Amino acid sequence: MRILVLGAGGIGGYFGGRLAASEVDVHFLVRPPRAELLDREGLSIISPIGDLRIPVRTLTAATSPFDAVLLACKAYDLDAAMDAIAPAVGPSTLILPLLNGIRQLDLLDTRFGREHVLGGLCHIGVTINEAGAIHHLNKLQRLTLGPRTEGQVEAAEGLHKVLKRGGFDLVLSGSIMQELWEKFTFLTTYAGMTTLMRAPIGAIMATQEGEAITLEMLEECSATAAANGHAPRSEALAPMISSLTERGSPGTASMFRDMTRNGPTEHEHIIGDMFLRARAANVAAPLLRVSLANMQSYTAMRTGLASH
Ligand SMILES: NC(=O)C1=CN([C@@H]2O[C@H](COP(=O)(O)OP(=O)(O)OC[C@H]3O[C@@H](n4cnc5c(N)ncnc54)[C@H](OP(=O)(O)O)[C@@H]3O)[C@@H](O)[C@H]2O)C=CC1
Ligand SMILES: CC(C)(CO)C(=O)C(=O)O
Repeated sequence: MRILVLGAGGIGGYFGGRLAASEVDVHFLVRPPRAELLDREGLSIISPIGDLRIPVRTLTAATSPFDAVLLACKAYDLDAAMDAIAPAVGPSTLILPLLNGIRQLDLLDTRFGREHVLGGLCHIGVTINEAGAIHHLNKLQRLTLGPRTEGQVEAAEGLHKVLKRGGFDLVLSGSIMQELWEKFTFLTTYAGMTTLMRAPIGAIMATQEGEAITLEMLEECSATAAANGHAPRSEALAPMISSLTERGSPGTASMFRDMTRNGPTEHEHIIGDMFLRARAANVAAPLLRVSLANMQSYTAMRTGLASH
């Protein structure tokens, strides 16, 4: 099976690198500066599970279909990424998006057809360092994939079999939409609160109303998920609550870290999309509304749209 990985950043670099090291037939579709670095120095992963430095095959343009495409860009790059993978998507190509959120599925379905698009998500902490190496921050390395239609079941099993060779924790889920909604619910609250308060969870919990506000935002997201047929299961909700209200926790969402670097953020794809879905379902979402305005004003300042 020939696999194309779009993006060799945190997610694409980590999972693609583990696959390449296991001799799965992987090519990385990357932009020219990243291609030059990878071609010159190989792909490096620094991980508590084991470091890796291997030569990898890169492409700066796809010219023919692959059996599967792992999509690992940030949401704000999704349009350009869809253009880039288009030549790699043939009649039987599977696309496995690994982005956070939900909206990527609608956009990919519209562009390529629902039959091509599996559901996928990752539980991992990875970042790319100054030197271009993938830094794996803890031992978690779970990738979950699953079919979204009956017709995809067999193909998803086939892809699962090949990805298994990568050696990371791989889950083939029979309820991928539920899993995606649960992560979306958690992440929206996590990102929404840490960006709004400009603080990690522990500092938010040290305030008078921090816990109550966090739980109210989680409730807005959970109610939106429920209105979309995916209320978080109790076994998923309990760990969300403990992590979002943990005393002394230094935890922040990657959106907060992107913001502190004055970088672009995925807020429209996460907070904005949750807010739109809340509105569409008539779910009251005053905290999501404020949180979205917070991120939009940050963006206006950073891109020079705000008048000073
Ligand atoms: N990092 C993490 O721990 C986790 C991330 N996620 C989610 O996974 C997704 C990816 O995040 P992450 O890997 O951290 O992001 P990164 O920014 O580390 O990597 C994204 C990569 O995509 C590349 N890219 C973007 N557009 C294109 C294009 N048109 N052609 C080729 N390459 C392209 C970028 O390349 P270039 O270098 O050229 O800019 C970049 O290296 C996000 O939705 C994120 O929320 C989910 C769970 C955990
Ligand atoms: C939920 C979490 C922390 C998992 O890595 C994440 O995806 C993010 O912060 O963007």
